[in-house]
Amino acid sequence: MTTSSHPTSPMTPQEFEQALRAKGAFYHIHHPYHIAMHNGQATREQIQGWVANRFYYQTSIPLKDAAIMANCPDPLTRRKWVQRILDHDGYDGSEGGIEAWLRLGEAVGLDRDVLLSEEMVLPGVRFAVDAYVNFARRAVWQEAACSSLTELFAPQIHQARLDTWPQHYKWIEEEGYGYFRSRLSQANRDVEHGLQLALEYCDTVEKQQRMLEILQFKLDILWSMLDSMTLAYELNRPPYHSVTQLAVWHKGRLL
Ligand SMILES: O=C(O)c1cc(C(=O)O)c2c(n1)C(=O)C(=O)c1cc(C(=O)O)[nH]c1-2
Repeated sequence: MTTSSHPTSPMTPQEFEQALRAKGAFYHIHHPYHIAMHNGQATREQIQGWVANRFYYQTSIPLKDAAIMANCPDPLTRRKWVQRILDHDGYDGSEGGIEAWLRLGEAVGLDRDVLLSEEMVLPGVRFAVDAYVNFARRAVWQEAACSSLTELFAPQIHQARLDTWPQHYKWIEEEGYGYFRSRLSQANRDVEHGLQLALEYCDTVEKQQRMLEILQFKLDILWSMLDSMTLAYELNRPPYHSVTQLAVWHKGRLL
């Protein structure tokens, strides 16, 4: 196995790419919450909870990408990377992913103000997403850039939603699916750039092992978000459930 505990020489780029791709075994597509959504077993409340909580990830992605750019001295990389921010924030002639996600919210019956207020964002989701943004602020820019490589596995997950949700959830309005559709090509383009950076940068055993750890950290973030949603919307154990029915947790971005 190429990722054995103490390798003495670096993997070839092909082997390293394979090791990165093998991490797909831990993608959140395999999380029970996600499997339930895929199989048509999620309730309206569980879908709404997922959409409202994932909105925090969506709005944090441009902050994360801006942090990477802020640490990157290479103009050519920044020129490419800035497209990720535009993908989400939009530009003249393109509404952007955040707006598309707000439409998804409306399509599942959530007013856009509910998403924008972040009132449904669970603390565990917030902490997980914030960990991603903070990592991007602190890390060497190549490491932060390559932490986006969970996107290797994202086109499959978006396609699976497009293939199955309309059949399972007839109550979701069709306009809601625009986000998933637009990410199919955007994620592939991101991955091409991210992978190229990873294969060039990780030219030692240490860097390769560290990058695999970083990818695992990112997988942990996505998985932990769904763990929080499982507690709140499946097991009916939102934070402070033993004390109050009220959502008393803090809602600010400032901590
Ligand atoms: O719906 C998903 O399961 C999913 C996962 C991920 C991911 O793997 O991080 C991203 C997205 N979607 C996505 O839409 C997106 O724009 C995105 C950007 C990034 C990133 O790390 O920069 N990940 C993801």
